[in-house]
Amino acid sequence: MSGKIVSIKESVIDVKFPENDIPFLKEVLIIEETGTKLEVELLKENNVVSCLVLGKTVGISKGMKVRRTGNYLTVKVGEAVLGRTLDVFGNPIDRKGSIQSDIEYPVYRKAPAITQEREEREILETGIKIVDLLVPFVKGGKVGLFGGAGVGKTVLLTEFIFRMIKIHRGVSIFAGVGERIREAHELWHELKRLDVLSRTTLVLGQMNEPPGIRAKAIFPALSIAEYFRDEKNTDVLLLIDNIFRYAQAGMEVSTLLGKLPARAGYQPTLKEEIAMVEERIASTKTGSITAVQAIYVPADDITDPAPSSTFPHLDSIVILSRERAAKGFYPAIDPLESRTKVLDPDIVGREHYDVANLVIYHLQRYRDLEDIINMLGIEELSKEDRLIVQRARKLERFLTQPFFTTEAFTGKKGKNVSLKETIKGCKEIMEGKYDSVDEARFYMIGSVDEAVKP
Ligand SMILES: Nc1ncnc2c1ncn2[C@@H]1O[C@H](COP(=O)(O)OP(=O)(O)OP(=O)(O)O)[C@@H](O)[C@H]1O
Repeated sequence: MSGKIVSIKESVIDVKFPENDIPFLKEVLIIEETGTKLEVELLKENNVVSCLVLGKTVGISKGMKVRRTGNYLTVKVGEAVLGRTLDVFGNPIDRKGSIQSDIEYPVYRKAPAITQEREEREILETGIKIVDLLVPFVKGGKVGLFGGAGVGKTVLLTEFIFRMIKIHRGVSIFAGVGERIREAHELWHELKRLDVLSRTTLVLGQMNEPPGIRAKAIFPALSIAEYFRDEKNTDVLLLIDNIFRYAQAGMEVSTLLGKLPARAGYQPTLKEEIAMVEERIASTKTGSITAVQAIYVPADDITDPAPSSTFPHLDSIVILSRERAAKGFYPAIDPLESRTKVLDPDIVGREHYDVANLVIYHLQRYRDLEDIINMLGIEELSKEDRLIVQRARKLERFLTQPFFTTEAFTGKKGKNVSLKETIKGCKEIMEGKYDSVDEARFYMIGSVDEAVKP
């Protein structure tokens, strides 16, 4: 038995099926005459389903026969996908031949059962001082990365990929939603240069694909990540660039499907669509998927439904600041605007918690006093405030760091600093151990000892 196409509207096709043979949501269907694949997006009345065309619409016409497959889209998983670049359907686009793997996963899968999830929250050190101290990663955690153009988002994502592989011997899976081809190329070359491409998979929904299609890059990437977590007990870093474009694509599909929009024109199902992704990012007793999701905030409006539906899922919100970037303070993470639930004494321990808070106190106090300093000069401050400002300026510089990714253009070797060293360094700066050392010595170093090295 098969269905028949009853209407075609842009990339949405309605198909009528016999009453006892209605496809399920997200099932893949095939148009007999053209071989074109469709995906069921909406079950309507009168045994009609609305589908998204997973390919070109040319040559499709009303009355054509449509067959069910009984399956979701699938993707090949396994070691063979490492080092490869795939499109949203899991097809290789790197001209390195077909993927040699017999294991295939559906792209839509259930989140791990609560009983399988790991309860304790284990810190995943990045070796990046400002991250580990102020917005630490936890295995299975979700980090949202906010930042406008040119503040170092790509550099930071690349550095995370590198560190996950070199420090944790993990794998990194990159899902690009609406990547420009040039950007994807640059990332690929950079990963190759850094010698981490062989432990990375790139799944790219490119700009030249319709939005509904390019947003699907996230799902095969998730399935590939789940394979490494569940079958290889690996720690996986999943990078999503960018979750806003995923939300936006859902809106366009929803409009095409004729659904009534909800707040700010977004699809009524936005929350569920975001949850469908976020809930699959978890750590289990054997492996973990930790996610870094770049988020674009339209018109800097943080209350926009797309970012605000993502917030509740995130453990940390990392905000890149233009001001820090302008001063050359990289990574340009804003220590006062960024937020995290992870900085909790039960998770990070008392010492880390206390030192981090004291660092924030110093930086906040410095910011509060900045106007006065600019108008009246630092001499007008009380002795205590002057010390706080001087130490805050050292902390600010100490929290910069040379990256491995940027070696080529900064001429500085990348530095890896353990969390223990970071805490020690900050503590000593705040205790006054380096009060007589010039602040410039703390800029772009690794551990604090470098500031006093002859
Ligand atoms: N960690 C860093 N160390 C030194 N320089 C950096 C660092 N991060 C970024 N930069 C500088 O900032 C520039 C822009 O960085 P990047 O390409 O990552 O920004 P972006 O936010 O991804 O920009 P876009 O949105 O345009 O892609 C880099 O070319 C480099 O000059």
